Amino acid sequence: MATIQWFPGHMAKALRQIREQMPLVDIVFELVDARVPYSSQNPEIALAAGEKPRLLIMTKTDLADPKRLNEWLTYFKEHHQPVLALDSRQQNVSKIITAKSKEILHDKLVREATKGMKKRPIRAMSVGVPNVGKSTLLNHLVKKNVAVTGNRPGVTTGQQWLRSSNELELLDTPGVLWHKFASQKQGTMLALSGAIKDSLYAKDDVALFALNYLRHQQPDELKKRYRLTDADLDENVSDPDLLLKITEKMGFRDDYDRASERLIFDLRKGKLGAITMEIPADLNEDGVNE
Ligand SMILES: Nc1nc2c(ncn2[C@@H]2O[C@H](COP(=O)(O)OP(=O)(O)OP(=O)(O)O)[C@@H](O)[C@H]2O)c(=O)[nH]1
Repeated sequence: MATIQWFPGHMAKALRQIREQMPLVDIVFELVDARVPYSSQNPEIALAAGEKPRLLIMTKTDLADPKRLNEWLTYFKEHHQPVLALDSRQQNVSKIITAKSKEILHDKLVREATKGMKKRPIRAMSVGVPNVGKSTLLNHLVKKNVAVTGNRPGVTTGQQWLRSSNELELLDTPGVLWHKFASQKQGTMLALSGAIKDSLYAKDDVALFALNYLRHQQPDELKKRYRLTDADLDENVSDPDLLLKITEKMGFRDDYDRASERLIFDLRKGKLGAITMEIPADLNEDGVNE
């Protein structure tokens, strides 16, 4: 499988800015894709956050498998990782996220009040891999796109502080990936989720990975979408032969690449059913999905 080149210079710069701005915030909102909850967590963010609280926000939950989503919620809770599961497009995100942030920062806020400090909005930085739903969530959090102005660090760094409410201010950051994925599988999962530019990976490799997953985990959805028979999914049929069959069914003759692209987009848009491609049980002792 060809190695994916995913780390352009602008991401290195964005990561540097995230590190620089970390001291300015109370909490980090780390958005992860509920369909690939492990693979879409950027390890650089946890490193950059250090002791700062991180709230994981699982997005695209409407496209995820509900049972597996619950398994992940339980897993994160067991690991004392604050977490929320949302559809970024839902209207009440601001209330939910503000309430959770207040709960996480409760002790700090009480300490400040006890010292007689003036009540102030919580300052959060929102981070995540490309395409995870940051802009969508931000648009719901910041309804009138009100930029915060003022004489304090961060306001002049080029990135804008935005006011969500009197209780919450946000620093938006561009989607970032990292240098070295834990495995080729992780790169493939990210490509499937839409986090890696489509021109940067071999579509047939990624489609074959998806197909192998689907024929074992969601055969009925696969059959329905591409009008396949049980015989087409027989275990003696190889993944490449199955992809050729699907190519034919799509009416693309032998244009394997075009069919691969269609399959990837269908999966991303939820046309192959609600899907969560990773489960907590996949993780090894070190919490890595190899
Ligand atoms: N179904 C569904 N689609 C979502 C959700 N959140 C975002 N999307 C869609 O996912 C795509 C990417 O969303 P964006 O908000 O642009 O993602 P982003 O993280 O800002 O992307 P970058 O700018 O590349 O970093 C868009 O087509 C959104 O409509 C969600 O919770 N559910």
